Amino acid sequence: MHKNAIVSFKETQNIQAEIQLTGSKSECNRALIIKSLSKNLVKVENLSNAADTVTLNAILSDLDTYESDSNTDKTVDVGPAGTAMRFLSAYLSAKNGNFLLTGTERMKQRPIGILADALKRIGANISYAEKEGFPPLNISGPLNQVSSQIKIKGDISSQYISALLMLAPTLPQGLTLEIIGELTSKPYVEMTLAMLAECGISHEWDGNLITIEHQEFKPSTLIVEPDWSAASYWYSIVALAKEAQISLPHLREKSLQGDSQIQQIMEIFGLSTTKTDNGIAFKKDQAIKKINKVLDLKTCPDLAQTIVVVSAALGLNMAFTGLETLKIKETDRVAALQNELAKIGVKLNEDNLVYTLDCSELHFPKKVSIATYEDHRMAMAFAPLALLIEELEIEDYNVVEKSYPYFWEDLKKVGFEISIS
Ligand SMILES: O=C(O)C1=C[C@@H](OP(=O)(O)O)[C@@H](O)[C@H](O)C1
Ligand SMILES: C=C(OP(=O)(O)O)C(=O)O
Repeated sequence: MHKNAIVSFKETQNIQAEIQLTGSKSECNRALIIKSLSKNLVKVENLSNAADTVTLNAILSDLDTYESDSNTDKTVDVGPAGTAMRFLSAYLSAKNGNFLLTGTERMKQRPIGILADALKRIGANISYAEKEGFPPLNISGPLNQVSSQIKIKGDISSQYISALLMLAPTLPQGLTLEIIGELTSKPYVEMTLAMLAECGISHEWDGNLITIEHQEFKPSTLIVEPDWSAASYWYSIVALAKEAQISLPHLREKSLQGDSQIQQIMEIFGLSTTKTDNGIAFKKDQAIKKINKVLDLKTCPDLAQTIVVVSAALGLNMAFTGLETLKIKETDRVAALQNELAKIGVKLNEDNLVYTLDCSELHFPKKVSIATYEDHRMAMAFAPLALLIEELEIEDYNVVEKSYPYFWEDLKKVGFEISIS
């Protein structure tokens, strides 16, 4: 049975705190794969306690011991971790052994055909254990490279491209990817290339062609920055609170994480971010800026729920694009947002891929229960509504562990009361 959290906040309190966020799971999961591919020449510092990172770390350590006994089939279960599923599909293709790569029931509905096909064209031996185009995958490695130039669709998930790019320098012929269609979540591909560069791996990116030659990793240390996606929930608290100032140590204004653009996006809601001695701080010190333009979230899909919920709670009828990929994440996030926003009278309407909020019937009932659909970001995006709703219930509160296990503990630090039922 899942447990729920009842979240409340005493209006009289001001919010002022320094919160130490855990490391970015995106950076960590790349760092772990790169470390392993480099045969431990690359070290990692500030590893995240996100469940997706803990899982990948455990899998990679376990695979180290498997190497000596490669005659047995090995089941590798990533649970709900999308990056682990996609990165390991490429990683295991090059590894000696027979693997069954699987995950949660939801993972089995998240497409992987584009990546599996690309890997097969490079020379990997992959088949679908259940449904064509979806996990689980049977992978028999190591691959024998037959091609170094492949086309790959860019508009479904950037994780397929990152997975291939990390493997590329280890392939005898290197790899050139020709990206077909618009590249979604582009900052995540840039993060992959930047982290590879820190480890001595060069690339060329010319138009829609990315090339990485066969190269050796150099001894280096990847220092993981705290998670900007997690920071977004603190921005949302400041946006909805009467008075609040939050500082987040070790976050960098210029980050490898595309979600650092929450700094600029939150200016719409009157927040300003400043650099501090050891990180950043933000507060609400300006009026809300009425913007008439549509906000495109294609480069920061993980911020979508945060921004949509804050806009709704402030009664701003904003319009958004770039939400297409939300349907294949931990849940169909568009449907989940529509269901849960309805509980405060807000509609999220779609017309030709433009999503518009209709807040004309916005109201805050005394008690609201939010379903989370096995999606950490549903829980964390809606939790700040406790500033406006007397008794806010967040169902299956533990779901936050995927990326931010101490979320509830951190909320308590600034005066939220959390009781578990
Ligand atoms: O590469 C990554 O670390 C990620 C890329 C994004 O996925 P898509 O590329 O599928 O949009 C993002 O939503 C996910 O949380 C993490
Ligand atoms: C989409 C996400 O993760 P993943 O795709 O790695 O499961 C996320 O953390 O919001």
